Amino acid sequence: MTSVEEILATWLDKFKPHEDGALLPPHHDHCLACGPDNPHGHHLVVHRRGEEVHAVHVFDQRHVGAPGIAHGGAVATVLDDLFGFLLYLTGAPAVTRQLEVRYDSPVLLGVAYELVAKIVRAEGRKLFVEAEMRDTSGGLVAFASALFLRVDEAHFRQGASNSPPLARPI
Ligand SMILES: CCCCCCCC/C=C\CCCCCCCC(=O)SCCNC(=O)CCNC(=O)[C@H](O)C(C)(C)COP(=O)(O)OP(=O)(O)OC[C@H]1O[C@@H](n2cnc3c(N)ncnc32)[C@H](O)[C@@H]1OP(=O)(O)O
Repeated sequence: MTSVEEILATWLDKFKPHEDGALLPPHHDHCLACGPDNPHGHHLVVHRRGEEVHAVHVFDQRHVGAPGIAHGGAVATVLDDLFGFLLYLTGAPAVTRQLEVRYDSPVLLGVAYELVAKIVRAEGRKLFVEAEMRDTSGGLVAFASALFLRVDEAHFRQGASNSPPLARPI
C-alpha cells in the first residue's frame, strides 16, 4: 500500500499541463475509482478532451446493486472520481464538498457508458462541476453536479497516521 508521503512526493507532477487528448494519471495506484492496483476498484481510465474530461466505463459484478444493475453508490463513486480528473486541468488539488447525482435510467453491468465532466464555474477556492453519463445511443442515464473546494497538502496529511489503515475489519 502506498503511503501518503509517497503519494505527496509525486502528486504535484500530475498537475503539470496535460495536452488535449492525453491520458490523465490515476489519483494514486490504490484509488477506489481509478487506481490500477486496487482489486476492488473501478479502474477508471480518463482522457482530457478540450476543457472536459472523458471516459468510457463498464461496471462489473463487483459493483452490483439490484441483479444486473450497478449499485447507485458505485455510479456516484465513478462520477465523483471523474470530477477529480478535472483538477489536473486546474493545476491544484481539491476535494468534494457536495455531490448530487440524478439517476435517470438503470446503469447495466457489462455495458459501456460514456462519461464527460466539465467545470461550470470557478469562484475563489470553489469549483462547480457537472458530469453526464450516456449509453451508446446517446441517452442520458445519470447526471451529477458537485462543489469541489481547493485544499492544500495539509488536508491530505490528515490521513498520514492512518495509512495503511490502522483499523481492521471485525
Ligand atoms: C498539494 C498536495 C496534494 C497532495 C495530494 C495527496 C493525495 C491525494 C489523493 C487523492 C485525491 C483524490 C482527488 C479526487 C477524488 C474524488 C473526490 C473525493 O472523493 S474527495 C473525498 C471526499 N471529500 C472529503 O473528504 C472532504 C471532507 N470535507 C472537508 O475536509 C472540509 O469540509 C473542506 C476542506 C472540503 C472544506 O472545509 P472549509 O472549512 O475549508 O470550507 P467551508 O467552510 O466548508 O466552505 C468554504 C466555502 O464554500 C462554501 N460552501 C460550502 N458548501 C457549499 C455548498 N454546498 N454550496 C455552495 N457553497 C458552499 C462556504 O460557504 C464557503 O464559502 P466562502 O469561502 O465563505 O465564500
